[in-house]
Amino acid sequence: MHDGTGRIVVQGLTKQFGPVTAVQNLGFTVEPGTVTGFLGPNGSGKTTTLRMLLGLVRPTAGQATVNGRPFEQLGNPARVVGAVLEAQSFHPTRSALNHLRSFAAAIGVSDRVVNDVLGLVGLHQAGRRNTKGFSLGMRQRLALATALLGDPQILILDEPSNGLDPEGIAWLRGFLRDFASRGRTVLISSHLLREVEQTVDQVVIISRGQSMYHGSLDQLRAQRPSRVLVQADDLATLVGALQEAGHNGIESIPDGRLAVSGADSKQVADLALKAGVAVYGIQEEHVDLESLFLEMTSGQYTGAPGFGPPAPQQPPPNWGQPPGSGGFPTVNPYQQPGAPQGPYQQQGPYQHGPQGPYQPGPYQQGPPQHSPYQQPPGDQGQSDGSGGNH
Ligand SMILES: Nc1ncnc2c1ncn2[C@@H]1O[C@H](COP(=O)(O)OP(=O)(O)OP(=O)(O)O)[C@@H](O)[C@H]1O
Repeated sequence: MHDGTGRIVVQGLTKQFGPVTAVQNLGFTVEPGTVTGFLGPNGSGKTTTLRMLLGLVRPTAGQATVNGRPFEQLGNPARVVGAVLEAQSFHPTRSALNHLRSFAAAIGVSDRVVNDVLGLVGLHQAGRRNTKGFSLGMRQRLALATALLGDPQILILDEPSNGLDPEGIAWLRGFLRDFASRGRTVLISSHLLREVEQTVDQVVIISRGQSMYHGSLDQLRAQRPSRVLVQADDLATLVGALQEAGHNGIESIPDGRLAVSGADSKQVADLALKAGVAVYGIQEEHVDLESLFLEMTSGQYTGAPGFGPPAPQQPPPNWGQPPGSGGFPTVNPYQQPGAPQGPYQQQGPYQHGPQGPYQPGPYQQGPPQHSPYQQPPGDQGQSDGSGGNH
């Protein structure tokens, strides 16, 4: 049923292109009033998913709905969804204004709206120029203007920052935030978490067509608390003192130091002092989202395992490991600068449980502290990616 909410729901979505599983059992919801980042490395299935959402590719299994209906059942799709997929091509001898006017006529929108959207995307002065001479960034803006013609409730943009300069990226960020703040829905894809980090409310991270994470960036950060790395002369005594003080997230790391989660360096140093343990070095590590993203999506091309260090036996809590993927990550973000590179998966004597409380993770270490963003529906990705959704 057409529920008019602006909600996007993806359930069990799967697409097989012959032997290639582009998308596998994908599920997520995009709520109105939010900007959602759809993230994954090249070839992870982002565009295929967006094409299924827009009725351009028929799913092998599962479904994607907009306002509670498959896209092709929406009464006036241009009024519901504005979409830009991939790099846009425009009739080279047509001006931006004429391009927009032809799309506006197709969906019953007046020329006044054409001028409005041109102004909205900052192309007013270039309106009479032929698109032949447009830069990639100007093409992105014109594609966005095309998508906005129907005053849609939902924007779906595939890699919208491509070709934009820093000022353009900042402008886009503000535009999308404002769009969402009016209770509308934004879904943007990117292969760079950093690019969308300041724009999105939540992210859906995929790798090899499968969901790795769905939630807010804060929740993602919270899965990996900071930790302290400490080098001391009597580790056993220090472990005892830490445990007595309620610090149970302790493990030894390959270089002989202890890693203590959920504590800061002062707490650890004070406890060591009290226990009479000499501390030779202490360092705080903080979660780095980009590394975390890389860790979750690594192996897209490497066919892990068998490349890089051995994968852990089980994924970190709340992460969906791809069935039969053989695991991830192939990145070991714990490696210390200057330390020999290798399969540092062995655990020391202070681990908790078979894996210890830490899987190799995306921490950035602080300095050591001594002593302390369519075209008409077709199928199978045969379209050339030109034009807007009208
Ligand atoms: N029409 C098609 N026929 C065969 N394979 C396809 C087709 N479209 C996509 N694929 C394959 O499906 C997988 C996912 O591709 P997709 O374009 O969805 O990834 P993506 O995450 O959008 O990548 P990128 O960031 O590089 O645009 C890839 O292996 C790709 O080669």
